[in-house]
Amino acid sequence: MTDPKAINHRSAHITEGKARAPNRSMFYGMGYKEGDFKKPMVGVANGHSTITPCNSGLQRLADAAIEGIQLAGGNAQVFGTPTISDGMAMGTEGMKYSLVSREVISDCVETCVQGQWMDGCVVIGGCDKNLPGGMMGMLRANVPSIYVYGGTILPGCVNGCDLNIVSVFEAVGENAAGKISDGQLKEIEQHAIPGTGSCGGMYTANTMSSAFEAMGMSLPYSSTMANPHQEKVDSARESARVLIEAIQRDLKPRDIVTKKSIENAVAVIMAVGGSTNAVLHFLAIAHAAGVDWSIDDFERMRKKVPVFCDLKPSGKYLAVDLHKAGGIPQVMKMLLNAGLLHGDCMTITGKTIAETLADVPDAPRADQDVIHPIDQPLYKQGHLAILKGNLSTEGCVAKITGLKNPVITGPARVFDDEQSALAAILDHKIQAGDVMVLRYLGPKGGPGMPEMLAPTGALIGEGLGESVGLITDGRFSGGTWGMVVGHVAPEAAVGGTIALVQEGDSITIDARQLLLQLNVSDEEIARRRAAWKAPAPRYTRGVLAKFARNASTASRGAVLDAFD
Ligand SMILES: CC(C)(O)[C@@H](O)C(=O)O
Ligand SMILES: [Mg+2]
Repeated sequence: MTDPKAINHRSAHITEGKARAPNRSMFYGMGYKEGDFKKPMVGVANGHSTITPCNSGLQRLADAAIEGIQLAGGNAQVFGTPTISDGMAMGTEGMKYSLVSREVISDCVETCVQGQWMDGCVVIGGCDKNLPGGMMGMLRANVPSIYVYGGTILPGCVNGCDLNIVSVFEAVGENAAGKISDGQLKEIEQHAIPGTGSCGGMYTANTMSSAFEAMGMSLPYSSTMANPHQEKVDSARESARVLIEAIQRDLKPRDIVTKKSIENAVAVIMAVGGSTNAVLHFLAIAHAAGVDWSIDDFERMRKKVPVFCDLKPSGKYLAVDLHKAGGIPQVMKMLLNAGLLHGDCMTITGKTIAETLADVPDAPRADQDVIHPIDQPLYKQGHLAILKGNLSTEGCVAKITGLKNPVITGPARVFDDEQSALAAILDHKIQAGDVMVLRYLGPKGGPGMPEMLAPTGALIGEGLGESVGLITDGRFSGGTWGMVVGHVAPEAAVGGTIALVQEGDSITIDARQLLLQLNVSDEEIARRRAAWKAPAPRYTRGVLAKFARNASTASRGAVLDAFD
């Protein structure tokens, strides 16, 4: 029998006793010595890949984590997790694999940690889905674990202006509108990405890393460090040391990820003006944690938490600027003082949130304007509003930063795929006042809820971001802003009202009244519903078909294991 209190009590299942001689011999083949079987086996879920700049700088962090595990008396066991580059797949059929990759990554982490009886795990990731995927895997396995974010990219530069990937998406629209030349577009394309790291604004990866730090699952300050900087490597090594202590304490992810710590994470997401994807991912994370959390909880949090960090996409600054201004601990300290954060939540270091923030100044430094005083916010309430109405009875997500008046009523311009919608924008067929409807792009319909950054970026570039509404049952990039409403549920593929919209119908988006409405009579909607036929699935084999068959509705996180 294994000793449940021992630091290696899980790995002992495969390393202790005479009957495990064959299992041990496999370890000897990898260089293990007799005493090593008393040490904890610590997984390193390594997201390194040369697919994307978000992940091509992770090996240094994995090496540091391995070193940290060994220095602290553990055995490191490295395994790989895959990634899709949202920035590269964007606008193409490939983007339908992006949300799928969240599930694949979560399955990798759960499978390796559980199948190999690991005693703990360091999960290292860069691009968007690496973060929720890794967290969901950690929560399902519920073995002491820490998240090490790969870190943000540094800004690119043309003529003294900071650039990032979203600058290039917007430049496509500026070029189509004749505002910049082909030569200028080329120059932006060639200088926006100066090296390794995840997309640099408060986009999805940086939003999720900030939320994980707030939730207590990553080290303080680590979520806004830049990938190329040495402090990121040092923090990966330190994360490994902290994890070994967590294993000694048997401090598990579900001891840390609770309803209260998810509230802390969502408070920070609102404060920094984070990505709409956070709504989908936190529904999925709560599901993996067994925490009771619904789409309405985001609206509850939004009403009380202001946006007080001036960050892109609609604001001025990048994640590196937030780091210099005091990082997530500064934001958290201000939320704590305002009674908007639970100080008693536990973190992976074994300290509570209040203990962690004890030495952080109460007010942000005066020589910066990235973090505003909380009583002089950019927006008095959060920016991720949950709208409901006859077009979305389950709820959908509107991002309302950067808009003077997030209200529009206009004629529907209907597209059953993303590419023809982008072509219509670039061909100047969309006018101010229109409400674009991009549908059959939901969890089942897309399948996989691709992100609509190409059309929304083009609208911004053409100067139509505030005057054209765009609703979709797909998702948005963290780089998207404008009159946009995503995750419309029920989705078109299951006969949601969005499937019944006809070209020219009047649609109202009213983020003040929290309303998404098709201005067509109930009788007419009922008549159209009776005549509606589900389209044939776009995929009948392979991973997209599996995803389409099993994914829950977006209002429950588009997870694959919602069996209740
Ligand atoms: C390409 C981006 C900006 O990373 C996007 O995928 C996001 O969601 O933030
Ligand atoms: Mg993304």
